[in-house]
Amino acid sequence: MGMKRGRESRNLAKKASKKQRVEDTVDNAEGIVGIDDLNWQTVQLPDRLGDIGGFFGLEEIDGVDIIKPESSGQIKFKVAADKPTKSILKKTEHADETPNDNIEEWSGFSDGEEQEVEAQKKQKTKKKSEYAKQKNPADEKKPAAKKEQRQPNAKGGKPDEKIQSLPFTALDEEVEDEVDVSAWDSLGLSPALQTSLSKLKFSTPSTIQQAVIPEVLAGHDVVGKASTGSGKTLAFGIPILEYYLGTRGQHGTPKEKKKKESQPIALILSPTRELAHQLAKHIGTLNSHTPAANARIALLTGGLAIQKQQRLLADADIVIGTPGRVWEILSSGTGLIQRMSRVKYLVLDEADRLLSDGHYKELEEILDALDRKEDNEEAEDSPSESEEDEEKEDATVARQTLVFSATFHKGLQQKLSGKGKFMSSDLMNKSESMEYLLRKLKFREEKPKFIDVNPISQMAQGLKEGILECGAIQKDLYLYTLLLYHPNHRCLVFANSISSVRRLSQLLQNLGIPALALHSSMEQKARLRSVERFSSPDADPSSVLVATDVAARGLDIKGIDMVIHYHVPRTADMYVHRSGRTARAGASGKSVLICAPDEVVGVARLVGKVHAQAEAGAPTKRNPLESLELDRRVVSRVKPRMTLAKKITESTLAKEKISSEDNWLRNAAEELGVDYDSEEFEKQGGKAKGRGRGGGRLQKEKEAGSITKAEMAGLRAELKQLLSKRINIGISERYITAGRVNVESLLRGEGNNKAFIGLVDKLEF
Ligand SMILES: Nc1ncnc2c1ncn2[C@@H]1O[C@H](COP(=O)(O)OP(=O)(O)OP(=O)(O)O)[C@@H](O)[C@H]1O
Repeated sequence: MGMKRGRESRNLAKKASKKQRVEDTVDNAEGIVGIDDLNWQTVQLPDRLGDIGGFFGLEEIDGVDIIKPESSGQIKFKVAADKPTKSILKKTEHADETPNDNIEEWSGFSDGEEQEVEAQKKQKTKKKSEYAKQKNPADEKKPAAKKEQRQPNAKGGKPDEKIQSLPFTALDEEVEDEVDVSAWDSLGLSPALQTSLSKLKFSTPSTIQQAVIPEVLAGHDVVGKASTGSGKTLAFGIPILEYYLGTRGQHGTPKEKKKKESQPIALILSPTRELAHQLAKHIGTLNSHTPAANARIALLTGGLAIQKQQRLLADADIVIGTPGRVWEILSSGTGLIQRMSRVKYLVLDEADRLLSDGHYKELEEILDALDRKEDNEEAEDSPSESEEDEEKEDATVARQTLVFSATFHKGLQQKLSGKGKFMSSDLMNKSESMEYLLRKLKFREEKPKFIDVNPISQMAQGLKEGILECGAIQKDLYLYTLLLYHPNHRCLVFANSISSVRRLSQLLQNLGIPALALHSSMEQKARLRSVERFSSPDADPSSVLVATDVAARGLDIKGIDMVIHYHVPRTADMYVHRSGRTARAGASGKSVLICAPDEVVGVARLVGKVHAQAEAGAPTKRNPLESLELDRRVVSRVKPRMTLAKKITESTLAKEKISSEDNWLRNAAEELGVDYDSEEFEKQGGKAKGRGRGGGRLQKEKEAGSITKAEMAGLRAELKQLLSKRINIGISERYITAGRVNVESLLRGEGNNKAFIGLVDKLEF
């Protein structure tokens, strides 16, 4: 039998006299015990119940029978016959001596088991890192082996021109060599972190890192704005690890370590799951290359098991997550909000996205909860001496808020001022964005440092921008042709809807292009798999990822050569972020907008805004887009493949849709206990039959879905044949010397692309 009691009763019971205890012990000999001898377990209550007045909490005990002896009138308990007494009774000398208690039998709470395994693992890792340190004590003192290994371009120029593209994916390989990191000297980093940077071959800080790191280390709140791919992650990641080393690494005093180990030092919020995963990977890599650092990172994102994340959070040093899941875990946990409110760093990555639609509500809940706890703590009664000491220590832990993005757009301003309807894609200037961020975020300082390292343009320096005009219904054809013009280019294609992503990825696959899809209604594991496969060093060099804007922000994938906007982005900032997936960390890259005639004016305006030189007084609008021309003959020769591939794709998608609708109706009918016959249902008008709104589309879908298996096989065979032939350009079927054919190169079997025979005018872009 089990029982629950209010926590207050235990406190009263604690005041019971010694005499009473003796009585209990006497009764105990007969197996009967008092309330205080039981090993009550605290019932964990969610934080949201914390505010209920006068309620101290609940405790429970399992495996006892309740007895009410007549003499004393007090409730007594008897351990149930089949239960081990050791875990039910409080630990006393007597109990410890009981030979028959089977501890193992009762200690089997699965969570406890896992925690223990975790603890053992940690112990092992700790030993390992201590061992590593013993083996190489020089690591501690020397910043890094200063080998003469300066990278090319490492001299002169602005810092960003010096940084080489070293995406973290490269770091999966074991790093042997170290590089000269003296360029970091002025930032005042610890030798351990310098060693890590050296191992990672980050010889020079980027502009944003150079500007932000000293300010954060000096204890300031920072709003950092820098172009995409400029290294913002480490601009906050390095100071966080530096703080970790100073307080919890081997440099922290034992008192500091003990006190602080129970609470995380940083909460980093990101708008998308993929970005959160990437942040954890990047900071984790820096951590694992830093001698004496063993920071525990908890990743809290939707789509993955919540229980595991809750457990990780219990002893995390750095918490990284999306606002929805972070709030879900914090609000349903016990004491988590209070622990989290003591974080040293609150980081908002891609802050303008976090502060706008979709995430805003949960972010606000998190910010309010963290601040509410702080307020409560401030309002507590006058502190005792030791509390005063602790407060002094806590003052040094006062939270720093760090806010980063490549853009701050005016839609955010409208949103925060409560006029959310007006959708502006203008980008905010420095004073506007500061004003609104200041209003919303509870910065510690009256004026956080606003560091804008790219006041003129948010676009990366190595980025080329182009526009490809075509009819609205020709976009598929132009997309495919553009890809054919760029063999061995890793491309990221953006579309504005999930259905377009599904359709385009299948269409390209049918055309023999290794295309993957990424959108928010995919299962989380499939999402991660797509990113992983696309970014793998072993991936086909012509891989294409077709994605919604879920991939627009922050994703750092090595070697994306070209970003294609199949649909025009909805806002100027989205154009910046999408395009920023290429030309990262000093590399070069291309961004191409595929544009229908009626979109051109809007696009010119959008791009003009992005390039407006806001700092130079009156914005000077220029159109930096290069107009691209594809050889029309190539386009027309590609057309038959496209027509076939479209037919196959539409038919496959229609079949999928019909079968899932049918399944749905069948299940619904089964639940209602009625028979379902799809033909009968249609006859009775259950589905639109080609008249009225959407009827035409449905009719088309129905036709597409009605292609038989044999017809489909025929279409596929025909397409396969077309794909196996090269596209014949500039060569008259009869006169091989016609057109712009370089006969010599033809004889050598060369075209400028394995898809074409003959020379296609190169896109000088
Ligand atoms: N100091 C450095 N030297 C060389 N490479 C660096 C340095 N710092 C960061 N990088 C590389 O730059 C790439 C981009 O960094 P990061 O993802 O932090 O950019 P970001 O500014 O956050 O971009 P976005 O705005 O798109 O999120 C990373 O792959 C990283 O390897």
